[in-house]
Amino acid sequence: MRVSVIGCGYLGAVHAAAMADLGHDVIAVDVDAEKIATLRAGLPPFFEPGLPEILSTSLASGRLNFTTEMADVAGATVHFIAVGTPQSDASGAADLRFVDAALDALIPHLGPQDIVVGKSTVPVGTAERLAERLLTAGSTATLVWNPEFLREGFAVKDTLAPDRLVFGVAQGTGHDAALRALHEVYATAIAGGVPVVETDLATAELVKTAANAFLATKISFINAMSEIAEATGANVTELADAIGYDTRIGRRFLNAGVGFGGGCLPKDIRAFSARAEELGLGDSVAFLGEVDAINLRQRQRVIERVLTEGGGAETGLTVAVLGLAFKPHSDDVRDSPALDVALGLVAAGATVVAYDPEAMGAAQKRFPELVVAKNVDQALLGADIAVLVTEWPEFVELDPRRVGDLMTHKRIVDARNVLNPAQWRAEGFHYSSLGRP
Ligand SMILES: NC(=O)C1=CN([C@@H]2O[C@H](COP(=O)(O)OP(=O)(O)OC[C@H]3O[C@@H](n4cnc5c(N)ncnc54)[C@H](O)[C@@H]3O)[C@@H](O)[C@H]2O)C=CC1
Ligand SMILES: O=C(O)[C@H]1O[C@H](OP(=O)(O)OP(=O)(O)OC[C@H]2O[C@@H](n3ccc(=O)[nH]c3=O)[C@H](O)[C@@H]2O)[C@H](O)[C@@H](O)[C@@H]1O
Repeated sequence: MRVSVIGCGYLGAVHAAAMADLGHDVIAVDVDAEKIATLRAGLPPFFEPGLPEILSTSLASGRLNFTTEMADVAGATVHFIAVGTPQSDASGAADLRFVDAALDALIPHLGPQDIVVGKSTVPVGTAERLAERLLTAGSTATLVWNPEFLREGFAVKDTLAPDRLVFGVAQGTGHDAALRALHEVYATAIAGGVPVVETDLATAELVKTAANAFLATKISFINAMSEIAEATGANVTELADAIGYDTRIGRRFLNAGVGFGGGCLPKDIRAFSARAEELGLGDSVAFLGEVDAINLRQRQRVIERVLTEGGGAETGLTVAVLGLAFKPHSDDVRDSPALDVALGLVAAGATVVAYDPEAMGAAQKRFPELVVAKNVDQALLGADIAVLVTEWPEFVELDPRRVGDLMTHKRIVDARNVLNPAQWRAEGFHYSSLGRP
C-alpha cells in the first residue's frame, strides 16, 4: 500500500520506517526541514534502538521517502497523523493546534476514498471534531482513530509487534472500507496473532488516555507505598515483588523511585483531567491530580535526600548525577525526572556534574549551563555523593569498589532502587534509596 505519515518525531519517524519495513510505500512529511534532511540521510534525529537499521534498509529499498511538501502525499491512500499534542498551558489541556494544522494542510491533497488515521494522543471527542472538519472542507475521505502504544526505547519492536491494535471507526459510509484498509496496513502483525479491537472513535481515543492513566497510577501507587515503607522500615521492592506475584496486579510498572516523566505520561494525565473538567466530570478522575502530585513529590524527595545525605549544599557539596534521560534506552529529556533532579540540586547551591550515555546533547540543548562529564568516571571523580536517577545498565552494573576509589566520599542515593544495598555497604558506602532500608 502507499501510505503517508505526517509528523516525524519519536512516533512518526518510527512508524514511517516500520511501515516501509513491512513492505508499504511510505511518504513521511514534517514541517521541520532540518529533521527531514537528517532522516533523508538515514540518521534518526533521536536515539532509538533498532531505528537506524530499519531506516537505512527502508531508504535503500526506495520504499521510504521524506519530504517537507504536503503535496507529495498525493497518491497515498492511507494517511497517518502523528504530530505532537503537547501540554498547552497551566490547565494541562492538550494543545491540538498541530493536529488541526496537519489535517488542514492534508485536506487539499486527499482522494475521495482516502483514509485519514489519527495516531497522536488526543482528548476524547477530538476525532469526531476532526471528522466534521473534513466534511466541512468538502472531503469525502474517512477519518479513523488508531492510537499508538509504543514505548520509547522499544519503539521499533512495539510498532512491528504491538500488544494490541485498536481501530476506532465511526458507523456509516466508509466504515467497512476503512476497516479493510487498516487490516491491510497491519496484515503482518495481525497474521502474527496481534489482537485487534474494533470500536468507535471515542472508545479508541479513550483507550489510549486510559492506558497511560493506568500506567501512571500504578507507578504513583508504588511510590506512595515507598513513602509508607520508608517511614515504617518496610522494603518497597519486596512489597512490589510480593503483590506483583498476584497475577491480577502484576509486577510490571511497580518500580518505585524518582517517578515517571517523558513526553507522554505526565502530559497525558493532565490532558485527561482537563478534558474531564470540560465534560463536567472532573471528580471522576480527580485521583489523577494526586497521581501527578505523588509523582512530582518523588523528584523533591530525591533532591532533599541528596542534600541531607551529602551534608547540605552549604558545605560546597559536589554531586555526580547519573542519568539525564527520562528512562534508559532513550535520549528524551522531556519532563525528565533525572534532569529535574540535576537542575533542582543546582538551584539548591550544589555543584553538579551529570552524565548520561545518550541524553547529554538533548539536555545541554535545553540547559547549556548544565555541567556534564565525558563519561561516568569523570562525573564520579571527586564527588561527595552520587545519585542514580536513570537506570542505564552502565550505572546498574557499576562496581562499588571502583566508584569508591573515584569519589571523595562514599555516598550514593539510588533513586531507582536498582543497586544491591548489601554490595555497596560492604564497600563502605553510605547507601540510601527510596523505600528500601
Ligand atoms: N513519543 C512516544 O513514545 C509516543 C507518542 N505518542 C503521541 O504521538 C504524538 C507525537 O508524539 P512525538 O512523536 O513524541 O512528538 P514529537 O514532538 O517528537 O514529534 C512531532 C513532530 O510533528 C511535527 N509537526 C508538527 N506540526 C506538523 C505539521 N503541521 N505537519 C507535519 N509535521 C508537523 C513536528 O515538527 C515534530 O517533528 C503525541 O500525541 C504523543 O502523545 C503516542 C505514543 C508513543
Ligand atoms: O503514550 C506514550 O507516549 C507512551 O507512554 C509510555 O511509554 P514511555 O513514555 O516511552 O515510557 P515508559 O516505559 O512507560 O516509562 C515512562 C516513565 O515511567 C517511569 N517508570 C516506569 C515503570 C516503573 O515501574 N516505574 C517508573 O518510574 C520510567 O522511568 C519513565 O520515566 C507508555 O508505556 C506507552 O505505552 C505509551 O505509548
